[in-house]
This record gives sequence, C-alpha cells and structure tokens, in this order.
Amino acid sequence: MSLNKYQTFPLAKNSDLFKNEIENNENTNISIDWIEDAIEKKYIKYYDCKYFSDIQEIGTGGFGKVYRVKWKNSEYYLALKTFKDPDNVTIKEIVRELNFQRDVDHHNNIIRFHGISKSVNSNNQMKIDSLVMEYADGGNLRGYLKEHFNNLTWNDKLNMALQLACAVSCLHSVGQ
Ligand SMILES: Nc1ncnc2c1ncn2[C@@H]1O[C@H](COP(=O)(O)OP(=O)(O)OP(=O)(O)O)[C@@H](O)[C@H]1O
Repeated sequence: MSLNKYQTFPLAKNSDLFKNEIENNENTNISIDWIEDAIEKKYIKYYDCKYFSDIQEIGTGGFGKVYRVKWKNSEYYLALKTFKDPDNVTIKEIVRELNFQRDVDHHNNIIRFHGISKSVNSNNQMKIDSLVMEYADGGNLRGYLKEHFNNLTWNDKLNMALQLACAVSCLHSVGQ
C-alpha cells in the first residue's frame, strides 16, 4: 500500500508572513485552527488511531515517546511521534515542525512526514496525539555503525558521508 504525500499546505497560508504570524502568535487557538483547517482541506492527512495495530515503543525524544505501528491491515509500518499533553509551547513547536517538514519533504535522505493523529480533549477541543512519520527500519546511524563498521568499504562510507552532508545542507537551506 502506498500512502499519499501531502506536501503542500494551503497556498494563502503558506507564505512566510503567515508562518511568522503563526509562530509568533501567543494564541494557541490560532495554531490549532490552522492545523484543523489543513486537515479538513486534506493538506495534512489525518490518521485515525483505531487503524493502528502492532504498536511497539521504539524510542523517546524531545516531544515524547516514539512508536512503530502498522497501518490498517497492511504490512506497512509507520513511526508515531507522540505528545502526552501538548501545552502551548509544544503546539507552537508542532506547527514549526509541520512547516519545517513541508520545506524538506522532497529530500530522499530526510524522513517523510505523512500526517497527524488527533483526538478531542475535555474542552471539546482538538488534541494532537502524534505526528505520523515514515518509519526508518534500519535503526539509528550510531547503532548501524556499531554493528557494520568493519564490513563497510570506503565507497560505502563515502556514500554515507555524502548522504548526511546532503541532508544537513538541505536543513541549512531552510534555516535549521
Ligand atoms: N521515523 C522514525 N523511524 C524509526 N525510529 C524513529 C523515528 N523517529 C524517531 N525514532 C526513534 O525514536 C528516537 C527519538 O526520536 P525523536 O525524533 O523523537 O527524538 P529526538 O532525536 O530527540 O528529536 P526531537 O528533539 O525532534 O524530539 C530516535 O532516537 C529513534 O530511535
């Protein structure tokens, strides 16, 4: 099964002006409204968590736990970056991450953003549960090098260094 990539955000809301407005605005509701609007217009794909199965914790990051899940009945794995109880700062970080993902989504060496899973909180307001990402099945680079370093040729190492430099250069080009 192949999942669509929703790379583009609403054009009118895609400008740097709007991006700054969102990121600098104290009002969290504007960020929430923006995400809800993008989901409604299908610029961001919404993943219903009832279709996640075979859920396995794979790591912990700055936002919260990261899980590997299967989507619907496919053999296809996704990574979920979850948020326990996103406060105002986290919600702004999520919007920042969404904008940032949009800018780098074309790059082969950067994990794809697929969408969002959400629920409703006690105030009947949308609550973002997780970012749904491409699952990297090769583990992290440190682990990979630990296990395989001695078997890598200079060509392999050069290729890896090139891919890393390419990805970092792309991140720098969008101000990260
Ligand atoms: N897409 C993914 N596929 C596979 N494993 C992942 C994926 N994303 C994260 N992980 C695992 O979860 C761990 C935490 O990832 P995460 O990106 O949340 O943390 P981070 O590196 O601290 O970044 P951030 O500061 O953005 O939260 C990683 O070290 C990795 O082992």
